[in-house]
Order: sequence, then structure tokens, then C-alpha cells
Amino acid sequence: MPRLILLRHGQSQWNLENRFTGWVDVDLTDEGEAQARQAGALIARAGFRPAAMFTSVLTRARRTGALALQTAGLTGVPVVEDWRLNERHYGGLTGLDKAETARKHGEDQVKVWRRSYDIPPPPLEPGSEWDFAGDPRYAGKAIPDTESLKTTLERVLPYWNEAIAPRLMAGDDVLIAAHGNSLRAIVKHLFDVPDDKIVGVEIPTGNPLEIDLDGALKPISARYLDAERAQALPDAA
Ligand SMILES: O=C(O)[C@@H](CO)OP(=O)(O)O
Repeated sequence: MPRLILLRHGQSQWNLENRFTGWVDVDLTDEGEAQARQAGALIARAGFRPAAMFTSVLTRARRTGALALQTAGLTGVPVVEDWRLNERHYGGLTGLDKAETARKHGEDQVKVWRRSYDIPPPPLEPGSEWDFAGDPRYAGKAIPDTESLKTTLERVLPYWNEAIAPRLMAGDDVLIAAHGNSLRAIVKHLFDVPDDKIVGVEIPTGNPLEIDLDGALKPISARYLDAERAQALPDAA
């Protein structure tokens, strides 16, 4: 029975500053590093020894995964990075202050941009401060200029199917260190969460979400390893 742990990165500098982050490569705060180490301690206590860790190309996720593995004494675990596990691309909202944007456009509009399933924020202007086109990590890739959760899922899912699911099907345990919305996309897929219900799924930073899967990769049970910082989960199969 394969086990999967989904780990959202620890608190980032822009989580702290309440700015729309998306693909901007901000680092962890001290608190975020502490959360990553705590996640590693919880992973060790759960006796979890992944055969591989999958992560995004963004520092906050890669470092969270590395700090967690190091704390758990699992530094030999192979690490695979891919942009398709990145946070959802926040388009033209990237870099803006979330509270200020809500004052300007209204709470309701900002909630639609943040949590509706299929309405993306306005696109990022080419040549803007946050244009990722020249970033070598995305060279030769058809990258988006904004994403909803739906389009995030549409690029996460092929990666899940081609790289991650085969490992789990082979019986390997897997750790994924990624982001609030790329992980919400995986949770939506695994738990078959309806489009209008995924709005209620919030994954806390640095709290490992352990999922027991059956042979067809359907969740049998799931739990946050830090029960005090747990959030509601969709029903398992
Ligand atoms: O800013 C972001 O990229 C994400 C995650 O921190 O925010 P949100 O909670 O709006 O999905």
C-alpha cells in the first residue's frame, strides 16, 4: 500500500508580507525554515522513508523538502525537480499586496481570482518586472502568463501521470514538496473533489499531509502529521 506525503513549503517572505507570489522565487522566512525542520521531525516520527522526493523549481519548495529530509536523516533520497509542480502563476496580480488589491477591486473579486476554480487573474504583461520568459529554468517551455486552479491542474496532472503515479503504482512511497495550489490540484485529482468544493481546501504551510493509497491510487485514509495545525480534508474513498 503506497504512502504519499504532500508537503507545502514553509512560510515564505511573501506569505509573511501578504503578497501574491505565484512564480516569484522568494525564499523561506526563519519561521518557514523552522516549519520545514518540524515537518522533517514529523516525517521521521511517522517512519516515512520515501523512495523519491518530487519538487518544483522554486527555492521555497526545494529548500523545504531538503530541510525536511535532512532533519529526518534522509539525505540520500533522490530529488526530482520540475516546473510543473510550481505554484499557480498569478498573472497580473504577481507581486501585489493582497489586502491593497482587495481594497481596490473588492473582496469578492479578489476571492474569485484567488479561489474560483476556473477564472484566472488578468495575464502578466510581457516585459513587466515579473516576466519569467528570460528565466533559464523555463527555456524552451511553453509557459503560461496566468493560471486558474483548473489550468494549474492541467499542467500538474500530466506530470503526476508520467513521473509520480508510476512510482506509487510500483509500491514506492513518495514525498512531494510543492505549493498551496499545485498541491490543491493533486488533492482535487486524488479525492475527486468537485469543482465548487475545492475552494474549501486550504493546505497549511509546512504541515505534512500523509495519504494512504490503494493499488489504483485512490486515497484510503489521510491525516496531517501536525494535528494542531490541521485543516479540513475531503472524504477518503
Ligand atoms: O500568493 C500565492 O502564490 C498563493 C500561495 O501563497 O496565494 P493564495 O493563497 O492566494 O493561493
